[in-house]
Amino acid sequence: MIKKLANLIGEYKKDSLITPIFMVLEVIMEVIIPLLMAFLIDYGINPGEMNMILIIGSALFFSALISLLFGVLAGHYAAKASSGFGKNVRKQLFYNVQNFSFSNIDKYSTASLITRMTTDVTNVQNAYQMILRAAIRAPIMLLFSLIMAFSINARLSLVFLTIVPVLGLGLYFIIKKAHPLFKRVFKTYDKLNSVVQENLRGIRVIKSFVRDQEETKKFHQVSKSIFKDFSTAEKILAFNAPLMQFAIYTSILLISWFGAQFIVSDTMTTGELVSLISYAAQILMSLMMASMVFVMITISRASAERIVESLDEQTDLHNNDDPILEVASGDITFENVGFSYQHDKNNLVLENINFSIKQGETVGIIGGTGSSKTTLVQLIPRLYDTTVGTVKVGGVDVRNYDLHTLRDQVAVVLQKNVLFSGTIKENLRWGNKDATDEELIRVCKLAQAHDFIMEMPDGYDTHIEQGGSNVSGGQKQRLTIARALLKRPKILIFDDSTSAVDTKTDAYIREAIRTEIPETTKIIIAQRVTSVMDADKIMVIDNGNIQAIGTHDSLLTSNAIYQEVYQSQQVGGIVDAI
Ligand SMILES: Nc1ncnc2c1ncn2[C@@H]1O[C@H](COP(=O)(O)OP(=O)(O)OP(=O)(O)O)[C@@H](O)[C@H]1O
Repeated sequence: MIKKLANLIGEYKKDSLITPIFMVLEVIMEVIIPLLMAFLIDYGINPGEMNMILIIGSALFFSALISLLFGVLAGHYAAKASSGFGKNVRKQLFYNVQNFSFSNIDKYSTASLITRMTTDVTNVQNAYQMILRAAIRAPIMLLFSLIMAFSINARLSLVFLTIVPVLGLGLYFIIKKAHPLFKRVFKTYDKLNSVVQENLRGIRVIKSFVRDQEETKKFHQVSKSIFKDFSTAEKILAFNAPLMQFAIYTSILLISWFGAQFIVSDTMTTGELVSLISYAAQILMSLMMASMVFVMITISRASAERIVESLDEQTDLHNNDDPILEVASGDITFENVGFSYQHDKNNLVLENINFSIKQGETVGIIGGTGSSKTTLVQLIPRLYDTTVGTVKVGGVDVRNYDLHTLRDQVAVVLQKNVLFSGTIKENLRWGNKDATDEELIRVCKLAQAHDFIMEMPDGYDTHIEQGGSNVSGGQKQRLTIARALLKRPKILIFDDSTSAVDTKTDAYIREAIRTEIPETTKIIIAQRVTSVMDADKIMVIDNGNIQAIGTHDSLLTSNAIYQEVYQSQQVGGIVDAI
C-alpha cells in the first residue's frame, strides 16, 4: 500500500527531499538554543557580565531567527509536496475510475467513489504533510536532545526518561481504540454522500411525494452516526496532548527536585539545570510530535486503504494487445450469447441469443420490462462483456477492437441519458468536437430538435443546467439523439429514447434517420409498437430469450406476445398511425 502511494509522489519528490534538509537545520538550531541559555546564565547573568550577556544573547537571538527561517522553508516545501501528492492521488484515482467498466462501477457506489476522491485524498494528503514535517523532525530532535541531555547530566537524564515507556503504553492504547472508529466514520461518509446525492438529484420527486421529513430523518440518522463515531474517536485522541503535557510537567518537577540537590552539592550549575529542563521539554515534545504522526496515520490509514483498493481495481474490459483500429461495417452478429451481471453462468439474464443484422437495417426490439433489452444492446459497444458467446461488429469479435474505435462507431442513446452543464452547442459537440455549425443544425433537424432550440432565448447558445433540468423530458431526448447523430456512427441504438416524445414527432425522427442516414444500422428498443412497426425486422424478447424475429405483419400473425402488446396498445387507443 505504501509503495503504491509513494509512487504517486512523482514530480514532488524533490520538494519532499528538501523538506527534511531544512527540518534538520531547524532542529540543529533549536538544539543549540538551550546550550546557549546555559552559557547565558552561567557566564552572563550569574557573574553579572554585561558583555557576555550581549554576545551570548545575540547568538541566542540569531539562532532563533535562523531556526525560524529554516522552519518556514521546511513548512513551505512540505505544503507544496503534500498538496502535489494529493493532486497526483486524485488524478490517478480519477483516471482509474474513468477506465472502470460498468461492472467495476456497479461494484462501488457513486457516493463511495466521491468520498474516496475527496475526503480520503485530503486525509492522506494531510498525513503526508505531517509525516514530512514531524516524522523526520521528531526522531532527529529526540536524538540530538538526548545526546545533549546525557552530556550535561546522565543520571538526571535517566530519571526523567523513566516516564517514556509509560507514555508509549498510553499512546498505544489510544491509537488501538481510535483506528476502528475512524474506519467506520469513513464508511458512514459514503452513506452520507449517497443520501445527499440522492436528495439533490431527486429533489423534485421528494417534494412531490412530500417525503421531506422522511428524507431529513434519514439524513439525520447517518449524520448522527458520523457524529457519534467521530466524536468518540476524537475524544479518545484528545487524551494525547494532555497526556504529553502532564509528562512534560512531571519531568520538570523530577529534574528540578533532583537537579536542586546537584546544585547544592556543586556538581551542576544553574545554567546546566535550565538547559536540561529545556532538553527534557524538547525530548518530550519530539515524542508528542511522533505520537501526533501516529494519530494522523491512524486517521488516514483507513482512507489510504480505500484509495489503494480503488487504485488496484482492475477494469475487466481489457483492450486487445493488437487491437483493430477500424470498424469495417455496421453488421452485427450475436452468436450463442449469454450474459450475467455477476459473471455467473448459472444466473444468466440473457441466454442463447443468436441473430444477425446487416449494415443499414433498422431493427426494432420489443419486450416486457426487465426482459433484458437494455442489457442486450449494451453488449454491442462493450459496455459489458458477454459471459458466454460472441458479439461481432463488422464481422469481428468486439473484444478484438480498440475500445475507443468500437465505441466511436456505436452511438447509444440510453434510456437514462444525461446532458451536462454548458450550452446546447457544447453538449451536442460531445458527439463530435470538430462538427461545424451546419452539421449541428442538420442533425438537430433530423432529431426534430432544431425548432424548439430556435425558440429558446439564446438558440444554440442556451445554457443547459446540470443534468438538463431546464429542458423538458422530450426536449432532452431529442438533444441526446442529435448528440448521437453528430458522431456519424455506423451503428445507432435508441434505448427507449423517444418515450417522452409524442408519437407524431417520434415518427418524424424515424422517417428522417431512415432516409438521411440509410447506411447506418439502427436498433430501436421501444415500448410502443408504432416506434418499431416499420422496422426491417422486429425482435421479441421475453425473459432474456429471443421469442421471435420477423416483420410487423408476420409477427402479428405468428407471435402471441407481439399480438398481445399490439392489441393492448390499440385498445388503449395509443397506436397513432403516422
Ligand atoms: N447493473 C445491473 N446490475 C445487476 N442487475 C442488473 C443491472 N442492470 C439490470 N439488471 C437486471 O437485468 C435484468 C434485465 O434488465 P434490463 O434493464 O436489461 O431490462 P429491460 O428489458 O431493458 O427493462 P426496461 O424495459 O424496464 O428498461 C433485470 O432483471 C435487471 O434487474
